[in-house]
Amino acid sequence: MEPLEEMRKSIDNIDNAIVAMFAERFKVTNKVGIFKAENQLVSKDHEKEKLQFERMTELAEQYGLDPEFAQSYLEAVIDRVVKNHEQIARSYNDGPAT
Ligand SMILES: O=C(O)C(=O)C[C@]1(C(=O)O)C=C[C@@H](O)C=C1
Repeated sequence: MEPLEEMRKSIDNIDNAIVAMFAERFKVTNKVGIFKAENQLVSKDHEKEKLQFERMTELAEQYGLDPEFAQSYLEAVIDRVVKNHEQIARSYNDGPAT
């Protein structure tokens, strides 16, 4: 295989792993969303997020990744998670009475 093709194959494999891990993360956060809806907890937890951002900065430094990039990644993911939680909470509250 040509060097460029080989490197692109590696990139594709890494992207596959990233997407698979994203899907796993969202499976877990959706369970958290259901738990929060069932227990009338707010979607956003500022304290937890503060810890997440601190941890992400340390991890990024450890792996030689730009911490600003790592933070913006986490911000985008958490934004989406919170939207999903709000959606879950809405459908939970609007659900059929049992
Ligand atoms: O840990 C939680 O309570 C979550 O809902 C998960 C999560 C996250 O995706 O990391 C999302 C929203 C919260 O504000 C904090 C963290």
